[in-house]
Parts: sequence; structure tokens; C-alpha cells
Amino acid sequence: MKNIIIAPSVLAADFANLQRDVEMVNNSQADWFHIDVMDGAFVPNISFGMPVIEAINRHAKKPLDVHLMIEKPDRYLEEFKRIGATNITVHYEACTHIHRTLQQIKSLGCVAGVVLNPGTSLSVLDEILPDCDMVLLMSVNPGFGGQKFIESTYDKVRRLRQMIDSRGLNTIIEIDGGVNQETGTKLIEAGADALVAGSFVFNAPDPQATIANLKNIQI
Ligand SMILES: O=C(CO)[C@H](O)[C@H](O)COP(=O)(O)O
Ligand SMILES: [Fe+2]
Repeated sequence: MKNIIIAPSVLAADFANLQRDVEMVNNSQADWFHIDVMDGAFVPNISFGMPVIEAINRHAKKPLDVHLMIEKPDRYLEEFKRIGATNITVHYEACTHIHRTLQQIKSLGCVAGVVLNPGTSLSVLDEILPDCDMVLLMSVNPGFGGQKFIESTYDKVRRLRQMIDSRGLNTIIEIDGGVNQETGTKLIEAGADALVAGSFVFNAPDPQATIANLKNIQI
């Protein structure tokens, strides 16, 4: 059975009860905490920054998967490492020198990932795929939780799986946005390795059971 990585997105947690929600994830079958950082410039929303992530990290017992929706992320990579980031993913669309940025993330000892917006072609990965530990495909336009899943993502996942396998790489394919039991199952069938889920988990009557159901998707 395939080991599916589940990363609940803290963006959908109750910020007034953040420690409670962090403990819920600690005690669940989730693998990572997904942390969305938005700067109000690269995306039309502002989420939270360093002090909040540092506070999450004081209680989190699982790796922090930090998704940077910020312009020129190079300016803050060291700081994100210092406050606990395990994985750092940067948007292709936000980086002028993506190769250098990936090397910087790796030199900090973090898992380095590139994120592609729904409107960005997989062809931009041609040169840099061997330098990516992970590729995160957005299945909504970044900036907000609770959006509708974009159906063309399935085919994009299949094509990325093919690119990775045909080059003998073991790059992780992560998907973010509108993931639920139905879309999650189809994404795993298409070749995804890791699923981010925000509102589907935190708005569920039983978030831990919802995480378990995603973790145990059978294909
Ligand atoms: O990066 C993101 C948005 O830009 C979030 O990770 C994503 O929105 C998760 O939320 P949901 O599962 O509710 O769609
Ligand atoms: Fe995200």
C-alpha cells in the first residue's frame, strides 16, 4: 500500500485555539503541518508570519511544510529555517533565480520544493526538476482556503508523474487546494504523493477521523 503524506493546512485552524488544533494534528495520522505564508503582494491576502510559526513549532511534533506565497522569498529563507521549517516551497512565479533559491534552501538543510500556480505550465520544470526534492501543484489559485478544486489538475499530476518517472527521479508530488476525500482519491490515482487539506479537515465534525480517511485512501 502506498504511503500517502497528509499535511493539514493550519490556515484553516481556529487561531484563537491554535495550541488545541496543533495538538489535534500531533495526535492524528497526519505527517506534516502545512504552513501558508502570504504577503499581500504575491497573493491578495495576508496570513501570518514568523512569531505565529515559531509558536506553532513550540508545540508541533511533526515536520513543518512551509509554503511561501511571498515575493523574493530568498530574503527570509534563513529565518524560516531558524523558526522550524523542515520543507520550504517557493513559487516559481515569485523567484527570479529559482535555481539559486533551491540551492539556498538545500544548503540550509531543508527539503526544497517548487510550487506552480494552476496557470503555470509544467514545462518550466524542464531544467530544474532534478534540483527539486518536491513539486507542489496548486489546484486552486493561491491566496485563500476553501476554494473549489480545479479539475484540470488531475491531468497535470499524471503528466508530472510521467516526467518524474521517465527521468528516474523520486521527487515528491504534493497537491494543495480544494482537497477532500473525492478529489484526494483521484489525485492519488493520478500519481500524487502528498495531499494538503485545510477546510476539509478543520471544518469536519471529527478532524482526526477525516485525516485518517485521507491517509488510508486505497487505490
Ligand atoms: O496554499 C493554500 C491557499 O493558497 C492552502 O494551503 C489551501 O488553500 C488549503 O486550503 P483548502 O484545503 O481549504 O483549499
Ligand atoms: Fe498552501
